[in-house]
Amino acid sequence: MSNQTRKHTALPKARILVEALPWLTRHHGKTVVIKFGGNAMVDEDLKAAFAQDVVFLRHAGLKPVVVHGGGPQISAALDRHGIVSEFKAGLRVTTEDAMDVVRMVLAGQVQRELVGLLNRHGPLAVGLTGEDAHTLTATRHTPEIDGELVDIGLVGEITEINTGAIEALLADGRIPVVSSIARSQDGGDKGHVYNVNADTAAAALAAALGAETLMVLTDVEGLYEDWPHSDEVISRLTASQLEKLLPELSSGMVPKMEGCLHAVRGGVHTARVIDGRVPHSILLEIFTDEGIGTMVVPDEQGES
Ligand SMILES: Nc1ncnc2c1ncn2[C@@H]1O[C@H](COP(=O)(O)OP(=O)(O)O)[C@@H](O)[C@H]1O
Ligand SMILES: CC(=O)N[C@@H](CCC(=O)OP(=O)(O)O)C(=O)O
Repeated sequence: MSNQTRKHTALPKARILVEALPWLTRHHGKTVVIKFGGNAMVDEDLKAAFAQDVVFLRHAGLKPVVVHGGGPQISAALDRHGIVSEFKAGLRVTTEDAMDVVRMVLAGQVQRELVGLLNRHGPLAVGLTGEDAHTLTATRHTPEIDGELVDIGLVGEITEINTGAIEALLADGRIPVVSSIARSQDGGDKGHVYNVNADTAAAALAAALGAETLMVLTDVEGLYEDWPHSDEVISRLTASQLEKLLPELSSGMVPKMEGCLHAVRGGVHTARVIDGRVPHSILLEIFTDEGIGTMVVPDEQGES
Protein backbone atom coordinates (compact mmCIF):
# COMPACT_ATOMS: atom_id res chain seq x y z
CA MET A 1 0.00 0.00 0.00
CA SER A 2 1.39 3.41 -0.95
CA ASN A 3 1.70 6.30 1.46
CA GLN A 4 -1.01 8.12 -0.48
CA THR A 5 -3.44 5.16 -0.24
CA ARG A 6 -2.77 4.81 3.49
CA LYS A 7 -3.62 8.49 3.96
CA HIS A 8 -6.88 8.06 2.02
CA THR A 9 -8.01 5.11 4.11
CA ALA A 10 -7.05 6.79 7.38
CA LEU A 11 -8.69 10.16 6.66
CA PRO A 12 -12.33 9.06 7.22
CA LYS A 13 -11.25 7.52 10.55
CA ALA A 14 -9.64 10.81 11.61
CA ARG A 15 -12.85 12.64 10.63
CA ILE A 16 -14.91 10.28 12.77
CA LEU A 17 -12.70 10.89 15.78
CA VAL A 18 -12.96 14.65 15.28
CA GLU A 19 -16.76 14.38 14.99
CA ALA A 20 -16.80 12.83 18.47
CA LEU A 21 -14.73 15.66 19.92
CA PRO A 22 -17.59 17.98 21.09
CA TRP A 23 -19.30 15.09 22.94
CA LEU A 24 -16.03 13.93 24.47
CA THR A 25 -15.13 17.49 25.52
CA ARG A 26 -18.54 17.98 27.16
CA HIS A 27 -18.31 14.69 29.02
CA HIS A 28 -14.62 14.71 29.99
CA GLY A 29 -14.18 13.82 33.65
CA LYS A 30 -17.93 13.25 34.04
CA THR A 31 -19.52 10.21 35.64
CA VAL A 32 -21.79 8.13 33.44
CA VAL A 33 -23.87 5.37 35.02
CA ILE A 34 -24.65 2.60 32.54
CA LYS A 35 -27.30 0.01 33.31
CA PHE A 36 -26.89 -3.17 31.29
CA GLY A 37 -30.17 -5.10 31.30
CA GLY A 38 -30.40 -8.84 31.56
CA ASN A 39 -32.41 -9.07 28.36
CA ALA A 40 -29.68 -7.32 26.37
CA MET A 41 -27.04 -9.55 27.94
CA VAL A 42 -27.87 -12.85 26.32
CA ASP A 43 -25.63 -12.49 23.25
CA GLU A 44 -21.86 -13.05 23.59
CA ASP A 45 -20.86 -10.60 20.83
CA LEU A 46 -23.09 -7.88 22.29
CA LYS A 47 -21.55 -8.34 25.71
CA ALA A 48 -18.03 -8.07 24.26
CA ALA A 49 -19.02 -4.93 22.29
CA PHE A 50 -20.57 -3.44 25.44
CA ALA A 51 -17.29 -3.99 27.31
CA GLN A 52 -15.33 -2.33 24.48
CA ASP A 53 -17.61 0.72 24.58
CA VAL A 54 -17.30 1.10 28.35
CA VAL A 55 -13.50 0.80 28.17
CA PHE A 56 -13.49 3.32 25.31
CA LEU A 57 -15.38 5.83 27.49
CA ARG A 58 -12.94 5.25 30.32
CA HIS A 59 -9.93 5.84 28.06
CA ALA A 60 -11.62 8.92 26.59
CA GLY A 61 -11.60 10.50 30.06
CA LEU A 62 -15.09 9.70 31.36
CA LYS A 63 -15.87 7.81 34.55
CA PRO A 64 -18.20 4.95 33.68
CA VAL A 65 -19.99 3.03 36.43
CA VAL A 66 -21.76 -0.18 35.34
CA VAL A 67 -24.86 -1.44 37.13
CA HIS A 68 -26.04 -4.75 35.75
CA GLY A 69 -29.30 -6.64 35.71
CA GLY A 70 -29.84 -10.33 35.23
CA GLY A 71 -33.58 -10.99 35.33
CA PRO A 72 -33.59 -13.75 32.67
CA GLN A 73 -30.46 -15.34 34.17
CA ILE A 74 -32.09 -15.36 37.64
CA SER A 75 -35.30 -16.86 36.25
CA ALA A 76 -33.33 -19.65 34.54
CA ALA A 77 -31.41 -20.45 37.74
CA LEU A 78 -34.59 -20.45 39.86
CA ASP A 79 -36.11 -22.88 37.35
CA ARG A 80 -33.10 -25.15 37.66
CA HIS A 81 -33.49 -25.08 41.46
CA GLY A 82 -37.20 -25.84 41.14
CA ILE A 83 -38.13 -22.51 42.76
CA VAL A 84 -41.26 -20.93 41.33
CA SER A 85 -40.92 -17.19 40.74
CA GLU A 86 -43.47 -14.56 39.83
CA PHE A 87 -43.47 -10.80 39.32
CA LYS A 88 -45.78 -8.32 41.02
CA ALA A 89 -45.72 -4.62 40.09
CA GLY A 90 -42.74 -5.39 37.82
CA LEU A 91 -40.71 -6.81 40.75
CA ARG A 92 -39.74 -10.39 41.52
CA VAL A 93 -41.44 -11.87 44.56
CA THR A 94 -38.32 -12.96 46.45
CA THR A 95 -38.45 -15.65 49.14
CA GLU A 96 -35.39 -16.42 51.28
CA ASP A 97 -34.52 -19.40 49.07
CA ALA A 98 -34.96 -17.28 45.96
CA MET A 99 -32.73 -14.55 47.48
CA ASP A 100 -29.85 -17.02 47.78
CA VAL A 101 -30.18 -17.74 44.07
CA VAL A 102 -30.54 -14.04 43.14
CA ARG A 103 -27.34 -13.22 45.03
CA MET A 104 -25.49 -16.18 43.55
CA VAL A 105 -26.49 -15.32 39.99
CA LEU A 106 -25.97 -11.55 40.18
CA ALA A 107 -22.77 -11.41 42.23
CA GLY A 108 -21.28 -14.80 41.34
CA GLN A 109 -22.17 -15.14 37.70
CA VAL A 110 -23.37 -12.07 35.80
CA GLN A 111 -21.11 -9.56 37.58
CA ARG A 112 -18.06 -11.86 37.31
CA GLU A 113 -18.64 -12.28 33.59
CA LEU A 114 -18.86 -8.53 32.96
CA VAL A 115 -15.78 -7.88 35.10
CA GLY A 116 -13.94 -10.52 33.06
CA LEU A 117 -14.99 -8.99 29.73
CA LEU A 118 -13.95 -5.49 30.81
CA ASN A 119 -10.65 -6.74 32.20
CA ARG A 120 -9.68 -8.26 28.86
CA HIS A 121 -8.69 -4.66 28.12
CA GLY A 122 -6.56 -4.11 31.23
CA PRO A 123 -6.83 -4.09 35.02
CA LEU A 124 -9.88 -1.84 35.03
CA ALA A 125 -13.05 -3.38 36.40
CA VAL A 126 -13.79 -4.12 40.05
CA GLY A 127 -17.05 -5.84 40.99
CA LEU A 128 -19.06 -5.10 44.10
CA THR A 129 -22.60 -5.48 45.32
CA GLY A 130 -24.59 -2.86 47.17
CA GLU A 131 -23.69 -4.76 50.34
CA ASP A 132 -20.02 -3.76 50.01
CA ALA A 133 -18.92 -0.74 52.04
CA HIS A 134 -22.62 0.06 52.75
CA THR A 135 -23.02 1.19 49.15
CA LEU A 136 -26.77 0.41 49.14
CA THR A 137 -28.95 0.14 52.23
CA ALA A 138 -32.59 -0.83 51.90
CA THR A 139 -35.71 -1.56 53.79
CA ARG A 140 -38.48 -3.99 52.82
CA HIS A 141 -40.50 -2.70 49.87
CA THR A 142 -44.23 -3.31 49.94
CA PRO A 143 -45.76 -2.01 46.70
CA GLU A 144 -49.35 -0.87 46.52
CA ILE A 145 -51.34 -3.03 44.12
CA ASP A 146 -55.02 -2.19 43.55
CA GLY A 147 -55.05 -0.05 46.68
CA GLU A 148 -53.47 -2.68 48.95
CA LEU A 149 -49.92 -3.01 50.26
CA VAL A 150 -48.60 -6.35 49.06
CA ASP A 151 -45.80 -8.41 50.63
CA ILE A 152 -43.34 -9.42 47.90
CA GLY A 153 -40.67 -10.81 50.22
CA LEU A 154 -37.06 -9.70 50.30
CA VAL A 155 -37.37 -6.89 47.77
CA GLY A 156 -35.61 -3.76 48.90
CA GLU A 157 -36.43 -0.10 48.72
CA ILE A 158 -33.22 1.93 48.87
CA THR A 159 -33.05 4.18 51.91
CA GLU A 160 -29.40 5.17 51.95
CA ILE A 161 -26.49 5.30 49.54
CA ASN A 162 -22.85 5.50 50.46
CA THR A 163 -20.86 6.35 47.33
CA GLY A 164 -17.44 6.19 49.05
CA ALA A 165 -16.28 2.86 47.63
CA ILE A 166 -17.40 3.68 44.10
CA GLU A 167 -15.80 7.11 44.23
CA ALA A 168 -12.53 5.65 45.50
CA LEU A 169 -12.53 3.17 42.61
CA LEU A 170 -13.25 5.94 40.09
CA ALA A 171 -10.47 8.09 41.54
CA ASP A 172 -8.16 5.11 41.05
CA GLY A 173 -9.15 4.89 37.37
CA ARG A 174 -11.20 1.71 37.84
CA ILE A 175 -14.59 0.79 36.42
CA PRO A 176 -16.98 -0.23 39.23
CA VAL A 177 -19.42 -2.99 38.27
CA VAL A 178 -22.30 -3.02 40.73
CA SER A 179 -24.83 -5.80 41.44
CA SER A 180 -28.22 -4.57 42.65
CA ILE A 181 -28.25 -6.21 46.07
CA ALA A 182 -28.66 -4.08 49.20
CA ARG A 183 -27.89 -4.62 52.87
CA SER A 184 -30.68 -4.14 55.35
CA GLN A 185 -30.91 -1.17 57.63
CA ASP A 186 -29.61 -1.86 61.12
CA GLY A 187 -32.50 -2.52 63.45
CA GLY A 188 -35.59 -4.67 63.08
CA ASP A 189 -34.71 -6.56 59.93
CA LYS A 190 -30.97 -6.79 60.68
CA GLY A 191 -29.08 -9.39 58.72
CA HIS A 192 -31.15 -9.56 55.55
CA VAL A 193 -29.99 -8.78 52.09
CA TYR A 194 -32.50 -7.41 49.63
CA ASN A 195 -33.13 -7.89 45.95
CA VAL A 196 -33.34 -4.47 44.29
CA ASN A 197 -34.48 -3.93 40.73
CA ALA A 198 -31.35 -3.03 38.76
CA ASP A 199 -32.93 -0.03 36.99
CA THR A 200 -33.91 1.42 40.36
CA ALA A 201 -30.42 0.82 41.75
CA ALA A 202 -28.73 2.39 38.70
CA ALA A 203 -30.92 5.49 38.86
CA ALA A 204 -30.43 5.94 42.59
CA LEU A 205 -26.65 5.59 42.20
CA ALA A 206 -26.60 8.03 39.27
CA ALA A 207 -28.34 10.66 41.40
CA ALA A 208 -26.17 9.99 44.47
CA LEU A 209 -22.96 10.17 42.41
CA GLY A 210 -24.06 13.40 40.70
CA ALA A 211 -23.66 11.64 37.36
CA GLU A 212 -23.91 13.57 34.12
CA THR A 213 -25.85 10.82 32.36
CA LEU A 214 -27.73 7.63 33.08
CA MET A 215 -27.80 5.21 30.14
CA VAL A 216 -30.19 2.28 30.42
CA LEU A 217 -29.52 -0.44 27.85
CA THR A 218 -32.46 -2.73 27.24
CA ASP A 219 -34.05 -5.00 24.64
CA VAL A 220 -36.30 -2.46 22.92
CA GLU A 221 -35.50 0.66 20.88
CA GLY A 222 -36.64 2.96 23.66
CA LEU A 223 -39.93 3.97 25.21
CA TYR A 224 -42.72 3.18 22.74
CA GLU A 225 -45.52 5.71 22.58
CA ASP A 226 -48.43 3.29 22.52
CA TRP A 227 -46.91 -0.08 23.43
CA PRO A 228 -47.74 -2.83 22.40
CA HIS A 229 -49.87 -1.33 19.61
CA SER A 230 -47.20 0.80 17.97
CA ASP A 231 -43.43 0.87 17.73
CA GLU A 232 -43.17 4.65 17.52
CA VAL A 233 -40.31 5.57 19.88
CA ILE A 234 -40.59 8.74 21.98
CA SER A 235 -37.21 10.33 21.33
CA ARG A 236 -37.26 13.07 23.96
CA LEU A 237 -39.44 13.98 26.91
CA THR A 238 -39.21 16.19 29.96
CA ALA A 239 -39.46 14.96 33.53
CA SER A 240 -43.01 16.36 33.85
CA GLN A 241 -44.13 14.75 30.60
CA LEU A 242 -42.72 11.44 31.81
CA GLU A 243 -44.41 11.80 35.21
CA LYS A 244 -47.81 12.10 33.49
CA LEU A 245 -47.08 9.04 31.38
CA LEU A 246 -45.95 6.77 34.23
CA PRO A 247 -49.39 5.40 35.24
CA GLU A 248 -49.91 4.12 31.67
CA LEU A 249 -46.67 2.11 31.57
CA SER A 250 -46.44 -1.61 32.17
CA SER A 251 -44.04 -4.38 33.21
CA GLY A 252 -40.30 -3.79 32.87
CA MET A 253 -40.75 -0.20 31.67
CA VAL A 254 -42.15 0.89 35.04
CA PRO A 255 -38.93 0.68 37.13
CA LYS A 256 -36.93 1.84 34.10
CA MET A 257 -38.88 5.06 33.54
CA GLU A 258 -39.44 5.69 37.26
CA GLY A 259 -35.65 5.40 37.55
CA CYS A 260 -35.06 7.87 34.72
CA LEU A 261 -37.45 10.33 36.38
CA HIS A 262 -35.79 9.90 39.77
CA ALA A 263 -32.32 10.41 38.24
CA VAL A 264 -33.25 13.57 36.32
CA ARG A 265 -35.14 15.04 39.28
CA GLY A 266 -32.10 14.15 41.40
CA GLY A 267 -29.77 16.30 39.27
CA VAL A 268 -28.64 13.91 36.51
CA HIS A 269 -28.57 15.93 33.28
CA THR A 270 -29.98 13.31 30.94
CA ALA A 271 -31.35 9.80 31.35
CA ARG A 272 -31.51 7.67 28.25
CA VAL A 273 -33.12 4.36 27.42
CA ILE A 274 -31.25 2.80 24.52
CA ASP A 275 -31.39 -0.40 22.52
CA GLY A 276 -28.79 -2.76 23.93
CA ARG A 277 -29.45 -5.23 21.08
CA VAL A 278 -27.63 -2.87 18.71
CA PRO A 279 -23.88 -3.50 18.79
CA HIS A 280 -21.94 -0.53 20.20
CA SER A 281 -25.15 1.27 21.16
CA ILE A 282 -23.24 3.35 23.72
CA LEU A 283 -20.81 4.69 21.12
CA LEU A 284 -23.71 5.38 18.75
CA GLU A 285 -25.04 7.79 21.38
CA ILE A 286 -21.81 9.77 21.08
CA PHE A 287 -22.21 10.30 17.36
CA THR A 288 -25.84 11.35 17.27
CA ASP A 289 -26.97 14.65 18.79
CA GLU A 290 -30.36 13.50 19.97
CA GLY A 291 -29.29 9.92 20.66
CA ILE A 292 -30.91 6.80 19.27
CA GLY A 293 -33.43 5.89 21.96
CA THR A 294 -35.49 7.85 24.48
CA MET A 295 -33.94 10.79 26.27
CA VAL A 296 -35.41 12.24 29.48
CA VAL A 297 -34.35 15.80 30.32
CA PRO A 298 -35.13 18.16 33.20
CA ASP A 299 -38.18 20.41 32.65
CA GLU A 300 -36.09 23.53 32.10
CA GLN A 301 -34.50 21.92 29.01
CA GLY A 302 -37.90 21.12 27.52
CA GLU A 303 -37.82 23.97 25.04
CA SER A 304 -34.26 23.48 23.72
N1 LIG B 1 -44.01 1.59 26.54
C1 LIG B 1 -43.11 0.61 26.41
N2 LIG B 1 -42.09 0.76 25.54
C2 LIG B 1 -41.15 -0.20 25.39
N3 LIG B 1 -41.17 -1.38 26.06
C3 LIG B 1 -42.15 -1.61 26.96
C4 LIG B 1 -43.16 -0.61 27.16
N4 LIG B 1 -43.99 -1.08 28.13
C5 LIG B 1 -43.54 -2.29 28.49
N5 LIG B 1 -42.43 -2.63 27.79
C6 LIG B 1 -41.68 -3.89 28.00
O1 LIG B 1 -40.56 -3.62 28.83
C7 LIG B 1 -39.48 -4.49 28.44
C8 LIG B 1 -38.14 -3.97 28.97
O2 LIG B 1 -38.05 -4.19 30.37
P1 LIG B 1 -37.26 -5.45 30.98
O3 LIG B 1 -37.78 -6.69 30.36
O4 LIG B 1 -37.32 -5.32 32.46
O5 LIG B 1 -35.80 -5.22 30.41
P2 LIG B 1 -34.33 -5.27 31.07
O6 LIG B 1 -33.97 -6.71 31.30
O7 LIG B 1 -33.49 -4.62 30.04
O8 LIG B 1 -34.38 -4.48 32.35
C9 LIG B 1 -39.61 -4.53 26.94
O9 LIG B 1 -39.00 -5.67 26.39
C10 LIG B 1 -41.13 -4.51 26.72
O10 LIG B 1 -41.58 -5.84 26.65
C1 LIG C 1 -36.73 -6.95 42.67
C2 LIG C 1 -36.37 -7.44 41.29
O1 LIG C 1 -37.24 -7.61 40.46
N1 LIG C 1 -35.07 -7.64 41.05
C3 LIG C 1 -34.55 -8.09 39.81
C4 LIG C 1 -33.04 -7.89 39.83
C5 LIG C 1 -32.38 -8.10 38.49
C6 LIG C 1 -32.83 -7.09 37.44
O2 LIG C 1 -33.40 -6.05 37.71
O3 LIG C 1 -32.53 -7.49 36.17
P1 LIG C 1 -33.01 -6.83 34.78
O4 LIG C 1 -32.47 -5.45 34.74
O5 LIG C 1 -32.39 -7.72 33.79
O6 LIG C 1 -34.52 -6.86 34.74
C7 LIG C 1 -34.88 -9.59 39.57
O7 LIG C 1 -34.93 -10.36 40.53
O8 LIG C 1 -35.05 -9.96 38.40
